[in-house]
Amino acid sequence: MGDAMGAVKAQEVYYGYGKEEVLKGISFEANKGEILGILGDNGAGKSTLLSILATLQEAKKGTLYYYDQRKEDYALQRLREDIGYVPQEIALYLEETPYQNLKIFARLQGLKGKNLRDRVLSTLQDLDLVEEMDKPVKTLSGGMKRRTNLGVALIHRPSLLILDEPTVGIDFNSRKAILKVLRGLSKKGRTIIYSTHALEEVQYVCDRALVIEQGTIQQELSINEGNDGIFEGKSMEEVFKKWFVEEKEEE
Ligand SMILES: Nc1ncnc2c1ncn2[C@@H]1O[C@H](COP(=O)(O)OP(=O)(O)OP(=O)(O)O)[C@@H](O)[C@H]1O
Repeated sequence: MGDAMGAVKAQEVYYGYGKEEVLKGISFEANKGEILGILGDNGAGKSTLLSILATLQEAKKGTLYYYDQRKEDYALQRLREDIGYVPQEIALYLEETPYQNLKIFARLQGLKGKNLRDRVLSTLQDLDLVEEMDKPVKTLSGGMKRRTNLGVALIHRPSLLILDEPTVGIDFNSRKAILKVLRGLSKKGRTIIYSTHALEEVQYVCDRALVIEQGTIQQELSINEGNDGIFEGKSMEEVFKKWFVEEKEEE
């Protein structure tokens, strides 16, 4: 893929399950090297949007661009080779170890021999999983499973990462390891789109965030660089106050 600034662009994307409309005309752009957070309540449409961006579901209406080219102009397989997707659920071989899991997925991506072993080991190192790499996944903590899940999505070094709540319900160390990896990847020019409920995480990790409500983008938050995580000049407390306290007072 090219080096154009726009890594992903969605234009008026609609999606529905049966008669229920879940995405109602979503438009946004994620720039190359950016970490874009997707915030929203349960059922807002985050997972649906992410799986459409990862090409696993097809939008009912609307246009998607990847590096300024329409999705339809790519061979789907070629496009998927450059996308890493982490679903909300753990999608691993539970009887196998992190090392074996990563090896299986690396093989599927065509890696062999020393290249394969080096790639698997460096990915395990990045995710701080070396000590656990030979234990069956089913015996690992939730956070270690999530780190392994992320490793699977990173093994082919995709330039676009789409992560569905990668840090939900995990311990501090796992969260730190995952967020450190995401920051490192973005510095290397990889684009990351990830959903979360953790507002404080968005403040410190993301460059921008979209707030999705009932299938539409309700707000876009830019997080100013060098401002130690301030939303558009507002402090976290002010954002919370605006969202939760003032709304409640209006009721
Ligand atoms: N396979 C499906 N069939 C029917 N309805 C679905 C399906 N998947 C999701 N939905 C519905 O679509 C809406 C949006 O769901 P989605 O999973 O995209 O939301 P979400 O923002 O990711 O929520 P969460 O934070 O709970 O993961 C919900 O009302 C959900 O019930």
